[in-house]
Amino acid sequence: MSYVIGIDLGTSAVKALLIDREGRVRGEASQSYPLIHEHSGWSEQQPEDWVESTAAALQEVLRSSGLSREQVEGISFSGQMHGLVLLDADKKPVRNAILWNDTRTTAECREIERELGDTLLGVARNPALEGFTLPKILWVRKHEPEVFGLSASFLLPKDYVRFRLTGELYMDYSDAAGTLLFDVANRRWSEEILRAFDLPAGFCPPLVESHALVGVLLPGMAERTGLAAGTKVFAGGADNACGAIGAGILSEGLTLCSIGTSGVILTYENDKESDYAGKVHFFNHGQVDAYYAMGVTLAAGYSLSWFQNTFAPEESFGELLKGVGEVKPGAGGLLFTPYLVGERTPHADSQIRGSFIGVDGSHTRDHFARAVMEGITFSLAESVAVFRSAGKKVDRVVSIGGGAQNPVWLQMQADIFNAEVAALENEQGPGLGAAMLAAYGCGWFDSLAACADKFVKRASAYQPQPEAVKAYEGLFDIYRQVYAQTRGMNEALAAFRG
Ligand SMILES: Nc1ncnc2c1ncn2[C@@H]1O[C@H](COP(=O)(O)OP(=O)(O)O)[C@@H](O)[C@H]1O
Ligand SMILES: O=C(CO)[C@@H](O)[C@H](O)COP(=O)(O)O
Repeated sequence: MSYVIGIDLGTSAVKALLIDREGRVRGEASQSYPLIHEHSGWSEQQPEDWVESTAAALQEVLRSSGLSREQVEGISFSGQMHGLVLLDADKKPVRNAILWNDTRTTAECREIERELGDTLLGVARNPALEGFTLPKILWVRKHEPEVFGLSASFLLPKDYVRFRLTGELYMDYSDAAGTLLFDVANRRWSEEILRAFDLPAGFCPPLVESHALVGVLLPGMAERTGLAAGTKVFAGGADNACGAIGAGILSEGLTLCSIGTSGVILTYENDKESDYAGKVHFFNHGQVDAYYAMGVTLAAGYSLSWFQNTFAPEESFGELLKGVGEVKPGAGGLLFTPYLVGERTPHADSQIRGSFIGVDGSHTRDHFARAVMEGITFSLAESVAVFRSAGKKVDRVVSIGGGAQNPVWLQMQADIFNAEVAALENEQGPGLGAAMLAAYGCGWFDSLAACADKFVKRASAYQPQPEAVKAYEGLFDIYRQVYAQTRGMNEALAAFRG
């Protein structure tokens, strides 16, 4: 029997998932790495940490499965999007990677808007947002000219790990779409955008499909990972594209809700001309010639992790959340906005910060925990509202990510989105999508859809409960007012941040 491994290079950890030909999980391993926040709004990681942790996770997943290295036929990747890894002429990183949740680049975003005008939405199909890659490139060029002077090319996080495993530089279309240097509809680097910012064509790596075979495991890395030299390596995709694949979002009609560090609401798009006027992201899918539109909450799971780390560091999520089901929708009049690191959809704003509103002497920690979960879900519901007002039907949602592990949260999603919400039988998030790309790349299936038929197993669904739906409709109206009413105060408070 042969196997594949999906490697999900997340923000908090890398997870390796060993899958058999039936789509059954034969092993899992996870290794975490630190985030570096040198200043408020900055977020970096060391590329070497990713490589070391990936090697350790691969060692562990293989060892714990008891399989022999030769049984692993291929591996592929899912990666946190947008992070900038600048490489010198010897392909060594010139500085730490600057991540998707780093918001230092507001000035560069305005510069991109001025320089590109309509080309931005016309070609890159997305607005200039702090998290995307091009603003980061411009920031380094402006603020660290000596470092930029050493830079010969760039990669995204999972592409760097893959490069270290194979020695080959590549990027797939789904991840290139999040750089703002990419012509999304025509699937090529945009000469026009590169020219506008005086970047040479050689700065960008060659592009491939997500299921493309891009190399084999180098002997030195085979030793470090425990896998066989020559194991096939497939390109992989952006974590949200892989999340969509792993949840079976491979045709129109299904919506994905993912609550990881960030949160996303994503819908599949056949039509490359679909136009949301930049209100949501529009990216290439990991499936050939397909697209997806997506709204993003920057601090989704991160808000709950922050709450746990700050107020219950000794407790697991299970312990922290065990009382939230006893609290009624609305958390006793306590409202939370999850703007801990700014926001993306529908308010692209790096200065806004979160609030608890309506704190009452009767509130307990369970009210606060429930309010955090509700606030995160309201923020995602704003993306659902964007899709619905553009005419998309959102009535069946597949929910993935760490947040999908809690049944109270799944019911809350059904009630707040007013849609049926299903989790997956074995919640594996984007790692399963990465493994599916390897399985398809290895030729186990004729299409990703055929692979999904076998690998993706939906669990029973949560239906919206009319009473809760009604309560949440009223609360959502109040939630939507908080952004405008706290914006000015947060701008004034920015001067006091570290
Ligand atoms: N048992 C749980 N119940 C509710 N939320 C959880 C649970 N476990 C994890 N989470 C949430 O999921 C988030 C991590 O999700 P994950 O998909 O692993 O993130 P990433 O891929 O970004 O590293 C945490 O920040 C937390 O908010
Ligand atoms: O910036 C985005 C999408 O545009 C994020 O979704 C990142 O891709 C990181 O995701 P997680 O670590 O939360 O999975």
